[in-house]
Amino acid sequence: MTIQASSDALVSLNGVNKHYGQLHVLKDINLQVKKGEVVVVIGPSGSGKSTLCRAINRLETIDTGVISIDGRKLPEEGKELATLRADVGMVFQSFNLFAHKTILENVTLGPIKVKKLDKATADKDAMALLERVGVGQQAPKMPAQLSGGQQQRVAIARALAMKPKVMLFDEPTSALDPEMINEVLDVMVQLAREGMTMIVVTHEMGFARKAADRVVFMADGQIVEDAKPEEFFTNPQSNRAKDFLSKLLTH
Ligand SMILES: Nc1ncnc2c1ncn2[C@@H]1O[C@H](COP(=O)(O)OP(=O)(O)OP(=O)(O)O)[C@@H](O)[C@H]1O
Repeated sequence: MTIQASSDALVSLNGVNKHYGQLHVLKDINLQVKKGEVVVVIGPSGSGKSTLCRAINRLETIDTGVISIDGRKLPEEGKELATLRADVGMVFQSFNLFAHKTILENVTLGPIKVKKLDKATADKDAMALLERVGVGQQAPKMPAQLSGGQQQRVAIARALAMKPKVMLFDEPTSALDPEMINEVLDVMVQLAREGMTMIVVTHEMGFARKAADRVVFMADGQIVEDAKPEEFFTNPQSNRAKDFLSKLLTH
């Protein structure tokens, strides 16, 4: 059987399976994300959400199935992984900025090395992005001088500097102090409103309600529900989703 990417999907996963040893961590995942869509992925710990993000960004190999970004299948023969990854901007839970580089250098590194931009252009673009996420004044500083919320906004600017087609967020606020969560979520809501295609793993249901076009609920390596937020939150179909939501509300 030939698996074809759905034509209007920017991100397309078809029949994706992944094992870690005996553990079947992604079970026949089918997920299509259109250009400009914001998909929030939620689910219990260990359900495979991070693995899904890492597979889309080729940080993990898959056993079977096809993942394509804008019609380019992963893995793609003869293409450098770095240029493939440039299509997918990723923001992780931990800030993982380069500790010994300035904020500006953190953002310009990828465009200079991978996109071969000259330094003056890369600096100008990076400054515009840092301003956009509200940390322009921090450009000459080192990462350790910034708060967690500021560092995470730099991580978003760094990902955007590669002009990705889709942004993946893997629990971008879960390592932040509570008062810093909104400053990062606000940047993400803004990005969503500007039409960025986004896949966001998060426990922040306020963000899902505000910005998501779809909520994908994963449990035990499977996509159990895929619905509009208003439908999912008011009328979850499965007992697993009902349990998950009631636990979230009691925490
Ligand atoms: N590198 C690895 N080697 C072996 N098992 C792994 C590896 N990475 C993840 N796992 C296991 O795969 C399963 C899915 O993990 P994953 O991190 O994708 O889940 P998750 O839904 O993102 O969880 P969380 O919400 O806790 O981050 C878990 O049982 C985890 O222990």
